[in-house]
Amino acid sequence: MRLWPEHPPSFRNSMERFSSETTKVVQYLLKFLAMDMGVDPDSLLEIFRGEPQNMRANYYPPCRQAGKVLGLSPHCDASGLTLVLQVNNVQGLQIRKDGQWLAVDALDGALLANVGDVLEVLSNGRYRSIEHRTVVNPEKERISAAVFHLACPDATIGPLPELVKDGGKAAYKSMAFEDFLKLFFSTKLDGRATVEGLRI
Ligand SMILES: O=C(O)CCC(=O)C(=O)O
Ligand SMILES: [Fe+2]
Repeated sequence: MRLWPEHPPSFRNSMERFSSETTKVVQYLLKFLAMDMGVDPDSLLEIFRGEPQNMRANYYPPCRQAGKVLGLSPHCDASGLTLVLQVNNVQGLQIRKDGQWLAVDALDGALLANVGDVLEVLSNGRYRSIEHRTVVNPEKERISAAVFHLACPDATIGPLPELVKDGGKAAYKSMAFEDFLKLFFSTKLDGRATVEGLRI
């Protein structure tokens, strides 16, 4: 938290509170996802326990040539789960489904949960990392806050052992999370490139 500005004075506290509350939401979601996959929730939660949580506040100024630019290039998040708050209810996030870009509504006060590359690999492809981008608005500014739940620095990212026992086949390579991050950042923002590169 020391990295966040001290002004306005309530800012750090609000961010700290937002961060700790969203951590709880992510832990619940991970637990439910583990139950859905039929794996021990602790084995999934363990991969994220004590991880450094990253947060990004995005400011998209209005742009009169909105049709000619993007706010954020198409990408997948490196996280397990990302929670996004569309702070001022201006639409701008789009997800790619069956090759089409679909707008995601900005619902007042709603958190959006996006599956990231780490969860796709851990779930052996049951949950797919969502490719997304943002567009800008010709008249209105847009603000969003994203919290990324990455894995612990010393975790190994690969299909969960419980999903590939009894003859199940791993559909993704396993690698140290640190190496995964290096790979992720070396491919820049390029759609599903990182996670596709991990497929066996
Ligand atoms: O601004 C948004 O709605 C999404 C932001 C995002 O995808 C990101 O920060 O990775
Ligand atoms: Fe993103």
